[in-house]
Amino acid sequence: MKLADLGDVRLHYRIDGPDDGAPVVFANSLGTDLRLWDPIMPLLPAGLRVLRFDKRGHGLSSCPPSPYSMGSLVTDAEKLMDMHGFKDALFVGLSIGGMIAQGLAVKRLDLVRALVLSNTGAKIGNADMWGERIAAVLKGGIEPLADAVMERWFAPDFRATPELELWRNMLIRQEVQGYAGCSSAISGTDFYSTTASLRLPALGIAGSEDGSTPPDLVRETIDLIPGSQFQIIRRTGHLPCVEKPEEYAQILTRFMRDTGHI
Ligand SMILES: O=C(O)CC1=CCC(=O)O1
Repeated sequence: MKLADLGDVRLHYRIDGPDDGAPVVFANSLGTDLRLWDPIMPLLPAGLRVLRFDKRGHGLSSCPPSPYSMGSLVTDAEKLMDMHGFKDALFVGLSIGGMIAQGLAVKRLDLVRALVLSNTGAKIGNADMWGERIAAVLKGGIEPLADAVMERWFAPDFRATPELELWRNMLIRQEVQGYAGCSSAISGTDFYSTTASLRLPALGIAGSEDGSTPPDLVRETIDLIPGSQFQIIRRTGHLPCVEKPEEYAQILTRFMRDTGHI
């Protein structure tokens, strides 16, 4: 377990693979930590150098008081990559992680050679919706929201498995300030015009039953980048890397090969 001191925050992170491996960075979603990617890790090609991290206020990272800006989340990823010599990386971001990916590619194209925008959007939801969610969490904690979140995260097949409890536990054990802080960052983000300026290989991944970032939103976002690709994973919700890890890893591997990353 490693902790990076970035000044105003300390981030828990993990690097797997050889120092000279093709660099890949994963950024996870609201209410999850870096274990989000555990199901696909053994299914990825051997020899990659993989960086994963808990964004501020999540997992084992420190938790500054809410609210956070999207700029601070992008800067955290930027500092962590610089600190560990990650450049020309494939950056895979899911949900708020996909927003961080878009912001980082615009700011530091030297760090990002290709993007995977998974279950995300240039803008997610609206200020009223996020305002209500933040107020509810600050008043009553995350637990009362958990069943509704599970319905957005997972398709019915997965919700019927005992594994659901693990992911529900992950959600409700996040810090309230971290969850509210990241929600504020999402609420204040509209990347439509900046993402449309990006020119790099890009792939959008959507879950057919995603109740948070439906396939149309992911497609609209990835279509902003000329030449991008788009894939829907059937019978999955917001976290297809958990529900269908084999399919998810296959799509990533094909994209890495198509773009010459491996
Ligand atoms: O909680 C949700 O609805 C899922 C979600 C939205 C943004 C994000 O990162 O996760």
